[in-house]
Amino acid sequence: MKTLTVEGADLAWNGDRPVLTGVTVTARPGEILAVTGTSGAGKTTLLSAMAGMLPPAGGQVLIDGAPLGDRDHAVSLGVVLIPQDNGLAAILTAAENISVAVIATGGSPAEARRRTAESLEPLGLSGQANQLIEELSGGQQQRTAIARGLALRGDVLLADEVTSELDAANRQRVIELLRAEATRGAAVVFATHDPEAAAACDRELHLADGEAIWARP
Ligand SMILES: Nc1ncnc2c1ncn2[C@@H]1O[C@H](COP(=O)(O)OP(=O)(O)OP(=O)(O)O)[C@@H](O)[C@H]1O
Repeated sequence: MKTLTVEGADLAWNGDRPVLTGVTVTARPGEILAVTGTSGAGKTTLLSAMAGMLPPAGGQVLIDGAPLGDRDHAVSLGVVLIPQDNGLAAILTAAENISVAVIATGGSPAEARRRTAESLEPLGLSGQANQLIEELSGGQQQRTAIARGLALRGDVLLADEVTSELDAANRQRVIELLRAEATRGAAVVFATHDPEAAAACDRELHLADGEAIWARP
């Protein structure tokens, strides 16, 4: 399992003014790190850097002490991102979205079928496996994206606002599943603006005014 470290990172999009400056944080195996902050505080920006999608303008992002490259490099190291906008292919079924991702990361078709069923079931989506994404509700789509993230069994799991469209019972279920990922040994990072969800995490990094401050180290 792997440790992800952000060291003194300045994060900016397209050469604009930095969204965040001097961010230092480590995501450790076996733990859930909450990243909190109001809308626009930079949660997605920080997770994008952790996912290899946004090279830091200053400082660095490291996996087990070695610099993280682009998104392909991050994927090859087992850095899984569940994006805020779900990132699912609308014209594929829920099961196809997951299977394709498992196969793309080296799983066999049989393994993909097994992991797809295993990840949809705890999210209450077994009955939706063969429905097109565009036919699912927003919450069902969000749960499908989570199922896909879980099916990939990452060493680092980055979950960006993955409970925003869920009811209380599903929110609780998702937090339990993120906890199970940490127990499996993954380093889990959970961006959320929900204080209750953050309270269920091991540590909390709060983003405000362009800086990251420990709310709970
Ligand atoms: N892919 C992107 N390309 C360009 N700018 C971006 C991108 N993602 C975020 N930003 C910018 O970065 C700033 C911080 O936004 P970010 O999405 O990181 O905040 P957030 O805390 O995740 O907010 P929310 O809770 O609303 O999702 C905003 O000014 C936003 O416009």
